Amino acid sequence: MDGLIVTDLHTGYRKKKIIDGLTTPLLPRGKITALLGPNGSGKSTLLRAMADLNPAQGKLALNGEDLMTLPSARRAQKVVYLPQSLPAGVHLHALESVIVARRASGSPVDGNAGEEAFAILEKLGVAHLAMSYLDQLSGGQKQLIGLAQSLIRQPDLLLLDEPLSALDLNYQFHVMDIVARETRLRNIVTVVVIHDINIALRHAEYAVMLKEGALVASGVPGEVVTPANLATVYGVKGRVEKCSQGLPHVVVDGLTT
Ligand SMILES: Nc1ncnc2c1ncn2[C@@H]1O[C@H](COP(=O)(O)OP(=O)(O)OP(=O)(O)O)[C@@H](O)[C@H]1O
Repeated sequence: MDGLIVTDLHTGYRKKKIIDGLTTPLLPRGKITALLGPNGSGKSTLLRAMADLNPAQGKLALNGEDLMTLPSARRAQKVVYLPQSLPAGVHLHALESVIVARRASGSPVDGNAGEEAFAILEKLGVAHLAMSYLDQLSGGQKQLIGLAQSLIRQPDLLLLDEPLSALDLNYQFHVMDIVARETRLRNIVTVVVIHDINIALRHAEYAVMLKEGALVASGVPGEVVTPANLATVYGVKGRVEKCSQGLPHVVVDGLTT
């Protein structure tokens, strides 16, 4: 099957089970899946489990192959997880950090690694930051370099944890466009944690909504983001309207209680 299917996944922390038997339908290849849910609902925990960063049991079938049975090094070549923020204290230029990420991916570099890394920075509109040190960049700039590091590793499963949280309106749009295009061109599975429901409605082609570690809804975003689910999962009264371009758009009128 082309895509990712999660079956009976259990994960959490030492004394706390966060996800207890999660099963999803097929998360399609070539499309962005938005992972939605309120604070603390287990989105990062789920992505970290998929990336082998949290202990987990269950099955993660990526294009028919169970990631859970792969040796860690092989799994790390296939799955890339971009956390909410890059680790602090890394004293590298942005360009060097992308070259290092490319080498770490294990796949052979065609031609010049530096040129390839620079091309990704150009694509993301941050080539001017190539010689800047990571620890001297703004939050949003770091997020963009993190995205460049993730894309250059050429994963089969790309997991992005709130990649837009520090970006301005223009970059949010730009980044989602690039991620959608790369996902389509590379025919990979991309799961993106997005808090802004309207960005999910606009840019994602599939959505999964969690509440307290359990699946509430999955499908095309327009069918997942409904007034009923907004009330049950987020506790808000929301209307789904059409914007000037005919795309669905949520307007929140208040809280349910
Ligand atoms: N390292 C940890 N140790 C113990 N519990 C943790 C740890 N990290 C997260 N948790 C708990 O796991 C639950 C799910 O957290 P998680 O970060 O996965 O949620 P989330 O949906 O990504 O939230 P947010 O939208 O706020 O980022 C929360 O109750 C949180 O307190």
